[in-house]
Amino acid sequence: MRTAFGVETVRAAERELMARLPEGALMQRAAAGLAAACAELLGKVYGSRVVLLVGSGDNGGDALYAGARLARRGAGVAVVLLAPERTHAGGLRALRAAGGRVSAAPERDIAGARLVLDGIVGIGGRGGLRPEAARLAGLAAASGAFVVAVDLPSGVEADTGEVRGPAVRADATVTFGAYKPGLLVDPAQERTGAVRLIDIGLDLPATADLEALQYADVAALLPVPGAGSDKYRRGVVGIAAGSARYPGAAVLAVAGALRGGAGAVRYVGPAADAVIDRYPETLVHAGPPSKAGRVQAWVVGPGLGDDAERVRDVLAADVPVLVDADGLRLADRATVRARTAPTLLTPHAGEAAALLGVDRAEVEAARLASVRRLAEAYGATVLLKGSTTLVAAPGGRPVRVNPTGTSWLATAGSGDVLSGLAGSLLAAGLSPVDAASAAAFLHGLAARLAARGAPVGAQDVAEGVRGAWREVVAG
Ligand SMILES: NC(=O)C1=CN([C@@H]2O[C@H](COP(=O)(O)OP(=O)(O)OC[C@H]3O[C@@H](n4cnc5c(N)ncnc54)[C@H](O)[C@@H]3O)[C@@H](O)[C@H]2O)[C@@H](O)CC1
Ligand SMILES: Nc1ncnc2c1ncn2[C@@H]1O[C@H](COP(=O)(O)OP(=O)(O)O)[C@@H](O)[C@H]1O
Ligand SMILES: [K+]
Repeated sequence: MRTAFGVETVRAAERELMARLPEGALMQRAAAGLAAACAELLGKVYGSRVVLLVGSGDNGGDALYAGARLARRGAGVAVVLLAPERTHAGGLRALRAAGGRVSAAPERDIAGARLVLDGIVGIGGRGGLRPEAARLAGLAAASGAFVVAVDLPSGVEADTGEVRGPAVRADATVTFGAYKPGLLVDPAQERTGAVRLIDIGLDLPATADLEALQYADVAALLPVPGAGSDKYRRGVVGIAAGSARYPGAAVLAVAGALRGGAGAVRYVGPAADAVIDRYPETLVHAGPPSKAGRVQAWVVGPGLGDDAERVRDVLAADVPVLVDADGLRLADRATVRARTAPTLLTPHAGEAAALLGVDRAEVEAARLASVRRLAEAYGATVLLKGSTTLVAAPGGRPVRVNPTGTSWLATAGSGDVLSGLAGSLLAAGLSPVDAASAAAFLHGLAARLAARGAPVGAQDVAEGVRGAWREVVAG
């Protein structure tokens, strides 16, 4: 499991460790890791031109000590000071002693640099970059130099991944002690480049703010039939989806469900012919969901149109229910809150915005806050789709962030596949958080495997799930 911790937690761990170490030791650890990462990126350090952008805090201190280490190995290091009178004094002394200089011509130095170190602000930053810092970040971006962010790209919010003003766009980020949530959540994540974590010896709590499943975590969750399994024991998933207008959504949700590990898929609704045509193994039923026979989990909503009665009927079932697409619009909040069996909501940003009564852009700007708010408001697990898929449960547990996925997934119907897949995992007995995050992982990996750099359709994603499953199990 990859974990991320918020600023307060990181600072508390830093304080605790600093109290036990000689002064400055922690910053030296950070700077040593940073310099080593830069040296690796440069290939040849001797003779390379490096520019440090240095703000008034310890983030600038890290950059200065790392710059000193590079200067000692023969790099030509110039520093641009944003607040000369408040620069980390020890860091600046070290840089000068190693042969580094304060830039007299920042524009020229940045334009000629091979590597720019962004030490403007770290976890002490508030809001977007101030104008002079923003100007330097712009020069660095235009220079063609490789930009390495120190701890995090300056201007992004460490705790939330929000970017509320100008911010650095890094090619790589070297972060210290722990991942910060902002390094894993868009829109900030999109500005980090490849992230490298430097262990500085922090002792962090067992419970993170954010966690990302890795291959082995997902492999441990995926259901495997045993010798004594039969189709019912593996779990039956019911799909209440599709309409005369959108039969394809039903087909795609069933396609996802068939690849998710349930022993059987029941389909209920007006698209039965289309479903059977494509997937004759589906058990279809024309009546209401409650009369369709037993299931261990329901998926309701994809392509459903305005059939509020089907949503009510499914929500009355005492089994886990996944609500997606039209179902989200039709589900009554109080009914969802009153359910005793788990509910999993899977909105995209537009649907989440409608549920929260805010603009879509605000959900996209504040994904982490939005998914947490929705989970609390509905008393349900929420999977928020999009460029960073997040899964939150009510009650302040760590939010899961999906590390797989690709923007090729932004294709009609891929969400229907995801809802079937997650519903199937629910039916197989996974908790809503595990079902949602394992499904998002497989779905994202399936899309990557299917796409390999070219466009994919939702059916390709469904077909890619088996390959993704195998890859996950193989590690
Ligand atoms: N204290 C230590 O020994 C360690 C500190 N570490 C480094 O220290 C950093 C945190 O240092 P600080 O607490 O000094 O804070 P920062 O260096 O992150 O930033 C604080 C300064 O930035 C200015 N600032 C805030 N928002 C700004 C904005 N939007 N635009 C421009 N300037 C802005 C503030 O005026 C303040 O002076 C970490 O991110 C990490 O890089 C790590 O090296 C680990 C060890
Ligand atoms: N920019 C993006 N990057 C990565 N994944 C994305 C992006 N945009 C959409 N997705 C994913 O694609 C799927 C689209 O689902 P959804 O919006 O419900 O579409 P539909 O209703 O057409 O099925 C979701 O899994 C979502 O996370
Ligand atoms: K920084």
